[in-house]
Amino acid sequence: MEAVVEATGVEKTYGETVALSGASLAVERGEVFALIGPNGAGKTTLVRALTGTTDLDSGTVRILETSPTTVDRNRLGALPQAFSPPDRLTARELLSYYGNLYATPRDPDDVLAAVGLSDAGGTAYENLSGGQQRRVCVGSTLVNDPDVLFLDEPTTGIDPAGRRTVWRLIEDLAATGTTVVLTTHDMAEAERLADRVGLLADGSLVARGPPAELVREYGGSSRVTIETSADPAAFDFLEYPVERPVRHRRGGPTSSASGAVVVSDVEATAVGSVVDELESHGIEYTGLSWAEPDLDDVYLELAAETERSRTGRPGTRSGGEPEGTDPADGDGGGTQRGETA
Ligand SMILES: Nc1ncnc2c1ncn2[C@@H]1O[C@H](COP(=O)(O)OP(=O)(O)OP(=O)(O)O)[C@@H](O)[C@H]1O
Repeated sequence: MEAVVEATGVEKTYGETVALSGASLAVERGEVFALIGPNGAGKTTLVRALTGTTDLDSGTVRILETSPTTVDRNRLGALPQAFSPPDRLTARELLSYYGNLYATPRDPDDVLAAVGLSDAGGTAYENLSGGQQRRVCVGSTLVNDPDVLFLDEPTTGIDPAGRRTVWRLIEDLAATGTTVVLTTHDMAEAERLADRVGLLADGSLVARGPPAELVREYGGSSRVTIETSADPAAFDFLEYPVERPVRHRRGGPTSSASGAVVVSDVEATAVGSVVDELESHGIEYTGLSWAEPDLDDVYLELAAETERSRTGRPGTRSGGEPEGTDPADGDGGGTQRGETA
């Protein structure tokens, strides 16, 4: 397959801050590649490096087999994380305005329909809701029918229905050969859209691969979460590992008074017998749910792993939340590490 977006060993510092420390990736034509990672990991800086809107300290970037500064801008679309168009213009006028910057613009009404805003074309941008505004911004990247699209947190602030509209749009674009690089904090979004996910930490990609492979490698087992005030020791009769979730905070995991315990390694077919055993041992609980591992678990596992490598203390992934957590604040593992994807 042909790589249409490539970064090799990209380094970028802002004063004392190392934003990118040797980031490398390669994205193939028609692929959707999602960059995930904690706040400050370098996602936006990498997107800016890829789109030629920031200078590199070292490393190389190529788009459509040329430099981002010489690439035909008619073939690129880019949605920055922060984008403030002239807000007195209507949604339709904005799309027309941005379209007219290109040689062969799309019909603004087609773009409005694509982002689910056909009814809001005549509304001034300043009078749209935050989510509608973000959809207009997404639309503004489509006016030139780009071959390569960079979307920095495209669905932040968009309601669930609007988010699905944008997801379907991205899926349709990818199906017709558009290459998409997006950043997101929404693991469901990454899992649904991305052919491959890259986890950025401390300025480099420390793990990457198809979501299902990452989940297989790092996601752990399926598990039952039991809402209960009972102590994990009270579950000794179960043949499965039982833990109370630990919340992760910068500086290390902290014990939690959370009223839940997690029973690991429970297949769906075994949930009934776990419930029976709880009943027979008189364990009281207010809720019980079973879940397969997902990309959230990958994020948390890498958080725990990097916590361990950063602090030397044992981290735990079991159901903790990434509050201010860097899932790969240090040297994370990866199905592929440190090499061009
Ligand atoms: N223009 C800038 N000037 C100074 N420091 C910057 C600048 N842009 C980014 N940084 C720093 O570089 C690091 C990476 O920032 P970046 O915005 O790329 O992270 P991010 O992964 O996109 O974060 P978030 O998820 O919060 O959007 C951070 O420490 C940030 O403070």
